[in-house]
Amino acid sequence: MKLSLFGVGDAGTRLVDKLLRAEVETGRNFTDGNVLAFNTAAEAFGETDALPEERQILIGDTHSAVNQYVEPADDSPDTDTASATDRDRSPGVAGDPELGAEVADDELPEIRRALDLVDDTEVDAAMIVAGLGGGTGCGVGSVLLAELKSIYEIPVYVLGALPAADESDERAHTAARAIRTCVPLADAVLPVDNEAWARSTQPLTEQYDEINEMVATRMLSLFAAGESEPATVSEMRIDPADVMRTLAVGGLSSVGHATIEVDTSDEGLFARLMQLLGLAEETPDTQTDAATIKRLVRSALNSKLTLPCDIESTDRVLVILSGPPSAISRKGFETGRYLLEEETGTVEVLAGDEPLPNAGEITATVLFSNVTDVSRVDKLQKRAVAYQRGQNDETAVVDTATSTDGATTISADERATDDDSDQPFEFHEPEAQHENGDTSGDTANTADNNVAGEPMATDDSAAETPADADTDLEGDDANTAAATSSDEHE
Ligand SMILES: Nc1nc2c(ncn2[C@@H]2O[C@H](COP(=O)(O)OP(=O)(O)OP(=O)(O)O)[C@@H](O)[C@H]2O)c(=O)[nH]1
Repeated sequence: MKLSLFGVGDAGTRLVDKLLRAEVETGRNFTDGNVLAFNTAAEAFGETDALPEERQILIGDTHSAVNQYVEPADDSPDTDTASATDRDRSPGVAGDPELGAEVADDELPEIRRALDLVDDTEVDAAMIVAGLGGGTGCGVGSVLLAELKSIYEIPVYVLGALPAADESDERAHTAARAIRTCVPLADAVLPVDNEAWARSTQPLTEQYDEINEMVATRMLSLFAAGESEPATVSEMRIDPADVMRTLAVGGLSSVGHATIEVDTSDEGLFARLMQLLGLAEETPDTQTDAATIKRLVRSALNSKLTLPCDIESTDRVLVILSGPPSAISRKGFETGRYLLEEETGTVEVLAGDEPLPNAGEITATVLFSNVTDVSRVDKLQKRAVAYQRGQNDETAVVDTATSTDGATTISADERATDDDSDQPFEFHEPEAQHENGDTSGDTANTADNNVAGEPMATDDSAAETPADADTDLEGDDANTAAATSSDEHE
């Protein structure tokens, strides 16, 4: 399928650049150049190779509260563990999502002008790519999401990196708010769990490139499948509508991926060709193919997912098999699909193949859509709530100290978060989604799909979006029918 990409912040810029490079390296073109990157600091633009300069949009550079680049002192600590003073010196919005949203709101005319560079009639869907714990990623990203949802009829997805456990509570809090904002508004959210993918022996910042490579491989296998010119006819060829139909259920999605080498020797290919032409008996080799594909699909199921989750909590599944057509028999295909039905307990399993005649390997990419049992997101949510409580306690102390009559004053925020400290994050209720078989995925921005049961900003007031999520983090409406948590699954 064709996808336009909108990188936001440093993570978004790097990831979009990586996706563009992967397009060139693999010859799979799925963006047709429909890309943009927005940032409040220019440094990450300098790291790009494939992202054209005219597609790099710097915003907020004239905003008085946005820091300009300051040469860091040699002994300055990592940004994520930095003190307020260090943060003051970080370029851009320096981790502040309210400021990010304010800047994006102020610069909506500039953002809209840049959006004219992207032809939404040429693509099947749009995808915002960001670090959800970033001030720019969350703040600017949420305003951009609201803007795209209000002007596009195509689905808008979010691909977002989640902060690792050793990043600051502030980043976790911002990411939890971003999820809370994005899930009801976006047509689907595909989080990438930095914690799961980073090795503890190395600083996370040194592993971004490797993680981004992993993300690019999976996103290309998923979204670029079917975009290359068909060298061979395949009745099982993946259809972009299948990807959109799988994602149309909304919520959080996760991707698994596995590869095996195939026998590309002349004899192996000849034997398979004869079978396909009906000139040789199917039995032993076809059986081997089926067993191989089953093993491959099982490996993809058991692989480290972009967002680790319980796959039995998924709502819809899609599997794409890419490789030499001679190595993917219909029997193998059906065996893989049956395995997925069994392992996930859902009958909504779509499947398609991407014939790659010269490939020496077969790849299985599995998309789990609307997964609801995600302990990582629960943990992030709890951490965010604890952080918010701490912030509110500090505010209360200040309020008490400054109160003229000596009475204890509790801030509105604290009152809002006083009751239910461990409320879970809410997910999409499958039945409330696009059960009409809508393959356009064009219904997520409706009241029905808003699991939080609260109106999302879709106009110029979008600067309020992350702040709204903030006051709501503890899920005052968690008792809605849509609420599902890992606790309920355990
Ligand atoms: N996977 C991945 N994660 C990243 C990358 N860069 C940053 N992150 C993560 O994304 C989150 C936000 O970081 P940034 O992208 O630097 O932040 P930003 O959106 O530019 O906004 P600021 O906080 O204002 O700098 C953090 O949790 C980072 O660990 C990247 O290249 N790849």
